Amino acid sequence: MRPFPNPHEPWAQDKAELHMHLEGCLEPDLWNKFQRKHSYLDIAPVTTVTYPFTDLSSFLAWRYQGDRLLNDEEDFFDLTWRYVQRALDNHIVYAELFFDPQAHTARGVSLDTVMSGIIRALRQAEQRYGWTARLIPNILRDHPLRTAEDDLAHLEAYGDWIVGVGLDSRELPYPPRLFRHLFDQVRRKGWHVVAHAGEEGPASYIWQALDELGAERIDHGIHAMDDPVLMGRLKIDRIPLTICPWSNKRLGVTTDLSIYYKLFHEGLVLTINSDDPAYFSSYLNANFELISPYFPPDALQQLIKNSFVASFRTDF
Ligand code: HPA
Ligand SMILES: [Zn+2]
Repeated sequence: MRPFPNPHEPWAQDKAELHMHLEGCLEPDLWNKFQRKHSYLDIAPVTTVTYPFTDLSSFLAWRYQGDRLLNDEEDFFDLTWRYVQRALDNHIVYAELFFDPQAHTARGVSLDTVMSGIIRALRQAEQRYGWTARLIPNILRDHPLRTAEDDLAHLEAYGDWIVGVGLDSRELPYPPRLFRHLFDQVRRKGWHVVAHAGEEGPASYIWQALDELGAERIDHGIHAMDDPVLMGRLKIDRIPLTICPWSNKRLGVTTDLSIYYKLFHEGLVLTINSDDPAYFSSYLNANFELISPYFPPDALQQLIKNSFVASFRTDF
């Protein structure tokens, strides 16, 4: 972070964040704390330099190992509270936060444990700082569909906290079309729909997320560049892409950091986000810093405005 932020620079301005996985906030000290607390013998302590991933699959294998360290209500509170602190540091005033219910229920951790820890932290943030967030549970593509249905049924009890449902985990070989029936139910429940697509999967996965799931935002969506007709669709329908520059760099999704400005310049609605910030050692402002050499100042301002416009809050 720059030592004397100019209030007109993005890192010192109020922003919303729309693509951030709560499990991705497991910073090394929390990892080690939970590893000791729950006496895991098969998971080693970490330092930031021990993260060996190079692509989405190797990253997810590592992150799902970290997810196993989260077991009781307090763990989920600590994790969420860590994000609240980082959000305040990064001038994030509102967030729509992802979490992966099946990553926990599949291990026998109840959804009520997960939700009560997360919600206790969000309530405390609201009371102490007036800081607000809402939740977007993500369906894991590589878990059984039946478990997704069970978890979504259970989540109806937490309706006020939940603004939408998303789709994440390894894209290949799980095209969005496989989840069509599930997302029909999601829309019937009145929840918004988002989906990770076009990060490692092809442009056709973005088409399917839009046309078969009814996705209102696309998470990542980088491979839209490969399909000019899709670019036109995203532009005309003003479908936001939630872009995560540090994640893309660390996972080898792109080595060319100028692509974001090209997408922006084509007229797409882009937002900047941190994805799994503890694993990429980069919260939101670091992502703005990474791309800022490629964007003129007025375009950076537009990215900040987009973060609010693309959110599911109706009062921005
Ligand atoms: O970037 C991602 N893509 C897919 N699944 C994920 N789960 C956490 N981060 C990601
Ligand atoms: Zn993500």
